Amino acid sequence: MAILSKPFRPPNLSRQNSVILVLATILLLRAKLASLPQALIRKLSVAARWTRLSPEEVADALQRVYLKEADGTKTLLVPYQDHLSMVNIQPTPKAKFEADAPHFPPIPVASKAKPNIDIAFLRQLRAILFRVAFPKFRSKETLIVLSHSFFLVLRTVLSIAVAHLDGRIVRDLVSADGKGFLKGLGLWFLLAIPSTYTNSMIRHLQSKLSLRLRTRLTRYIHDLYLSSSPDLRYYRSGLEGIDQYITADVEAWADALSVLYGNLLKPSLDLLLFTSQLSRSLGLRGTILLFVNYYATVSILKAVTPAFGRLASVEAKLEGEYRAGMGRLGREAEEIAFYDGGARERDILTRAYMRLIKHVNSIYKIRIAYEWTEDYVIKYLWSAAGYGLIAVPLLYTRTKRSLGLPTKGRNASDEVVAGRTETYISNRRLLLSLADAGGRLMYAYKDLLELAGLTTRLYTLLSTLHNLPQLPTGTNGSEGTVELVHVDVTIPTAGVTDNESDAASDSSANAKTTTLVSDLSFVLKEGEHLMITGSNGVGKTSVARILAGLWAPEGPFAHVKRPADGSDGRMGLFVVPQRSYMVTGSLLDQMIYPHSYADFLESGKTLDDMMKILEMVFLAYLPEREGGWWTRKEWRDVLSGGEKQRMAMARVFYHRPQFAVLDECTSAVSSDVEGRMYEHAKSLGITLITISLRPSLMKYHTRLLTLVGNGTSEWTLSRAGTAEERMGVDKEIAVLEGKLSEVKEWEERLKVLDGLLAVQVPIDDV
Ligand SMILES: Nc1ncnc2c1ncn2[C@@H]1O[C@H](COP(=O)(O)OP(=O)(O)OP(=O)(O)O)[C@@H](O)[C@H]1O
Repeated sequence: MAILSKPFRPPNLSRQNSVILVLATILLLRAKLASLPQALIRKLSVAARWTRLSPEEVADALQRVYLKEADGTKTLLVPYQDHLSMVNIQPTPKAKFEADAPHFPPIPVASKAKPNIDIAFLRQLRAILFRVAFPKFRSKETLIVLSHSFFLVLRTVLSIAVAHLDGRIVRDLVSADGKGFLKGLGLWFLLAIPSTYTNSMIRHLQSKLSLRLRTRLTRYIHDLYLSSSPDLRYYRSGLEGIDQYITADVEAWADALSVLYGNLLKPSLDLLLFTSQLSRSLGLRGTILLFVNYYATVSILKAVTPAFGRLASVEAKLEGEYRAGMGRLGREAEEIAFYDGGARERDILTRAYMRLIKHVNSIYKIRIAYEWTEDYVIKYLWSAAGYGLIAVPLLYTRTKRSLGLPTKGRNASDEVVAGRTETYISNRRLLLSLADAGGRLMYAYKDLLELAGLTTRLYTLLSTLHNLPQLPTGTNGSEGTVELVHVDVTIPTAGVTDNESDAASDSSANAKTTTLVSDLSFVLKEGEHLMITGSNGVGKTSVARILAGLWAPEGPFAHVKRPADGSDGRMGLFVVPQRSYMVTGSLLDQMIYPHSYADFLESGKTLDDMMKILEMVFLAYLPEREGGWWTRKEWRDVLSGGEKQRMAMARVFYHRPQFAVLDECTSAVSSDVEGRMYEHAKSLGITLITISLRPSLMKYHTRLLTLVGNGTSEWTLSRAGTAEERMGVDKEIAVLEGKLSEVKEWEERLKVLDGLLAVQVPIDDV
């Protein structure tokens, strides 16, 4: 064996020295850069769109949120300490989503529950990777992967150098070569510098890659999910626990993928390079043994590996259910407190938590058997194989020697022993690294299964969002007209549900559709105020859903025309829903929703105008009470029910749309204030479509749509009377109200009379 017959020289150590030299130079340069004068760094920072700001400017940026750029994109202003980071946001174009949709076909129901490493998984991974995570080859992500790969390769090269150096140091020690020993030790310390630096760079780049992947996915999903009308995917997706998919699952997927890349690439490289290094000293027999060892390990572990993919996917789902329960509790805390429902909620949450914990526990139990086998195979089987393999060259040489190889006395024998020790130490270290690489590859297999589970979840999210049936856009009518012709108002069947509810979704697909109102037709021109009435649950809000484009109009000849936005920028249709919604932000943000501060500035309105609007809804006291326009609070809790409804009317006055659908949005407002708000809306030229059960609101409308209900889907449309007729009714109501107000006086008088009659007159007086 050549390696034993001549003393070992670490191969290419001079080349390694130059690598070390280059790395040391980079490190020194890095340190030098860090000590550059502050002024220069600041200049560089400014060039990188970072600006140092005063606290007032930071507060202003917080309010402003983003700047509109000339090319139509937005630059988000992200205050960070006393700086402002400006992030240019390029929204994903609609065409990109259209091009991506065919790459995300729905998952066949049968394969949903069993994520595995198979063709389906590879297809899903390919779609996510190359359509979303790495859409272009020339991207920052690619650069990170390349640098990551460079450091991974470097780490393996350095490991081999360390193994050889280890052998050389021990050889010099055994052969009492003090000079060689010290030189080896010096090299050892030098080699430690790039080795440790490489390790931290691998970790750093791995985290960076994970973060970049997460950001890419998150931004793509945000653009897809929060799509404007007519897509409204956030409203229509029907995916249970979608917050878990978008937050925790995306993060877990990005982490799993970046870790896996390192865990697959490095050990694979290690296996390749270490095996090639070892085979040089092990010969053909040893190399064959090495491969037999690999094969045995893979076969044993494959046989005992549980379905980690499915387990990870179910765990994410249960985690999502528990989180969603906690979120609901936080949102509805006051209602629950009024009912004193803490104990009931605790039971519900504990149940969700116990389901999660039971599942996680079962995973731990399943893991015991797997990890036991894994440890046994990797630590003990590999070590035993290692000893066997190391023995090959040693025993082979001894045989050679006994066959009459030349020996040159004591010195030659020492040299042979030193050389053998060196081989032993180098090979042992390489074998240990090999065992470690093998172990990590096996772990990577487990990680790969878990990645398969997360990939299925992520793919489910993306394919659900991409495959939502298109809603008919509802052609834009001319300005100032709402048209609804031959429309059946039907409750849409359930959207896509997750794995466990497949059966439910299947049955719901076959379920009979419920028609709330059939063949509804009306045309409204500007100034024709419509009131929609009918008993609870009859479908009043559903008509508004169709008008706003949330539900599809059904029926063979159905068509809907919504008013186009005015040439003066006036919105066509604005809906105020039954439940008040308060956005996160300042008091001003509540009034201008869904406008942003930038839109407000663009609208040319001033805070004085806003104050006048607040006066119209009788909330003029709010800015002072709450500490100004810029106060940021949890407005959902701060404002009373009636105040929230008045705020919603303030939004109507701010936007001044052509048509406003008011869905019982003044039910908690006193009648006199409600009346004045209605009058004001009409004076602003807003045509009202009111959904209400209050007959007192009739007088503000000219047409009345009554949904009959009672199991029928009938409706009637009538005129709400002429102005004179309404005036007559109003007069009659006023007379009756006047008479009713006298009832109390009459009752008092009656009591007095009763008292007089009850007085006993003495007989003597008669
Ligand atoms: N997303 C939905 N899924 C299933 N059923 C729904 C959905 N939305 C509404 N419905 C059902 O449709 C029916 C009509 O609902 P809608 O909200 O239009 O009633 P409404 O007439 O406005 O009632 P109310 O006066 O109580 O507000 C109700 O029975 C309701 O349960």
